[in-house]
Amino acid sequence: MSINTLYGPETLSQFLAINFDYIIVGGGTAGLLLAARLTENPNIQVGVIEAGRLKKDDLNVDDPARLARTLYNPEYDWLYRSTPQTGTNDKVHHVARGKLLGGSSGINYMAYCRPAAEDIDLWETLGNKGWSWKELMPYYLKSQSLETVNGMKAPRGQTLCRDVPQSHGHRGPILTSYPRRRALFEKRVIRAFDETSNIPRPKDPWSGRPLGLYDHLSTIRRDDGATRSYAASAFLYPNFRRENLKVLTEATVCKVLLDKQFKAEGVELFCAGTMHRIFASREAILSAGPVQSPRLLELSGIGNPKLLRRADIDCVLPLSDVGENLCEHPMTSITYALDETKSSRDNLHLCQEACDDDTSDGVSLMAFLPYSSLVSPKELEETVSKVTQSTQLLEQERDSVIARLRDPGSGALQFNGITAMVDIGVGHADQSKLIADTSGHENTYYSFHVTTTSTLSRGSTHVASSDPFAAPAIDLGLLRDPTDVDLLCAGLEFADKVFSSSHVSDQVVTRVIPSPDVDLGDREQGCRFVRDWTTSFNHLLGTCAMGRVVDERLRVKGISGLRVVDASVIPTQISGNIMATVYAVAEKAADLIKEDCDLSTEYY
Ligand SMILES: Cc1cc2nc3c(=O)[nH]c(=O)nc-3n(C[C@H](O)[C@H](O)[C@H](O)COP(=O)(O)OP(=O)(O)OC[C@H]3O[C@@H](n4cnc5c(N)ncnc54)[C@H](O)[C@@H]3O)c2cc1C
Repeated sequence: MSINTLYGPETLSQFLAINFDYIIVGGGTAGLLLAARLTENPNIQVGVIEAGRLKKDDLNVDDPARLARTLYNPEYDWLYRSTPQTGTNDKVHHVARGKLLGGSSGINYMAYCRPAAEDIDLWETLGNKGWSWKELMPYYLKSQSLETVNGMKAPRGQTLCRDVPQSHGHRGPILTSYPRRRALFEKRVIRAFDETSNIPRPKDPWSGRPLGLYDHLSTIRRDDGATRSYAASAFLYPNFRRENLKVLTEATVCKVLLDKQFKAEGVELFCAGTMHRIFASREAILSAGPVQSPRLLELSGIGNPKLLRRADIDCVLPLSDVGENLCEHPMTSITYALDETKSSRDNLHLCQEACDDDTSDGVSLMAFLPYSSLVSPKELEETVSKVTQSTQLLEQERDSVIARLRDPGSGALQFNGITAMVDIGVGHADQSKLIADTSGHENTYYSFHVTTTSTLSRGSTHVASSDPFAAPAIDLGLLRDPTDVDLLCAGLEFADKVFSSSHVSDQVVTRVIPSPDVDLGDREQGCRFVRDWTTSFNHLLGTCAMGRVVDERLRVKGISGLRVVDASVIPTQISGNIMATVYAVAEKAADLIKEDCDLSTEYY
């Protein structure tokens, strides 16, 4: 491989000798996109520092069917653990985070989803000028390409709604595609889902109105088999020859270096057994993700003085929202055993033992449903009244949640259909086991993941000590707010009705999870199950929130020359899987940085 971009520990001294304009901390989802966009200008020198390794041509990353091998594996995953979560009966959850070039986009489930327009518009309502759906939409398009294979976007007659070409990117580096096949049984599930929900197909779920049932897009390249498309393959490998882009791997940044005028000068990093310092003439940019970016601010003395004192860190700048406002989607599931003789054996093959055969088409259905369509008017108003008492949200956030719950046109619950058994009982502690190995079972299985879109619970992530290698204290806040439990119960009751439909019932042997004796129509029983069977959907965000920790140009408040660009700046919970939004935020950030440093006029 002929590259001049990459530096491992063996060439550290050369990396340290370069005069960088920008240092990007973290070569992950946002960090590599940013590095690629900034180095489009050959006069700008960018250095990326990544704690993980280069995993080019690594089958566990590239082959979607092998992704479970990357989870709970220190070669790819930071292996964080949550604090005990009172909302889930004191369980400690595995908090998976990618530790490789590409970051979490290199180990994630590859669901490409866009939120509702009102989710993004709320950012602007909160005072973040320039961050509305209309202004962010071009950046979703810029990073994405909707892939066609043999001239088709999906096998003929297979997509559930027609694509609107202008709602997709066609030249972006991240390739997205539809599943190439559908399990026979799933065709019946679609009919049952439609009949039970009575919600028409979305006209265009990609333009800010994701309501109803539609096909799941994945960040998978399918022109030659199935290969993960992620930040490293899209933004780094094609740019390996750029002279002005250097990447140092296996190097952990431990703090930001600040001068007496509160300007970021560079960073301190640990590599090849010792500490080093490196300086940036323009800016240091934290793209270390929603756990590590706030952690690096705290290790540098920026945060809540009380918490810093407890960790034995001198406070340089009080900024009490650092590490707070952690938003996460709580995920529960329901599983049915199917009659093998009547349904085709379509397993997801995500489990470690059974993943070698083929395919990556196990998750093909995505749906958002309004809460008001799932509960009685009385239950809706009871839930709304609980939301009004919620103390963790800003007033505008609370109002937007209430509006969503009442709006028959807004999705409050997300459903994903999976041809596999989801085992949260084991998987909450080790996500490589989330999809159960059912090879050798008599039956096949079908599950729905159920999650909320506007989670009310909030958590936090903070340093536990001044040791940069000590594990952070991550409180996911799972089900802290009882409203989140109510919503999940309503979602499970709906899914159960889908499976009682005559379209599928002749193939259903039994409900396996929860056991058939749990009455999901009874809220008390439903709530008990939800608290026992809910885990993280891996969508952590909000811990360096725009408006609170960074301004609308993503500059850390009170410090010059320091930005945060990753999932942590997203200020409020958004609907659905968040990766597409992380890419869009990073695309916009690249333009903001170019504008601020007048890069556009220097080169373009
Ligand atoms: C298991 C899993 C499944 C998911 N599934 C989906 C999905 O299907 N669809 C979806 O939309 N979203 C999904 N997500 C969420 C999505 O992948 C993430 O939200 C997104 O990738 C986060 O991007 P980021 O840039 O904020 O952080 P990351 O991509 O995690 O990047 C952070 C980078 O910084 C590096 N780093 C951290 N600390 C340091 C340090 N001190 N020094 C140097 N480097 C450092 C890390 O190693 C990493 O490479 C999933 C996430 C996970 C973990």
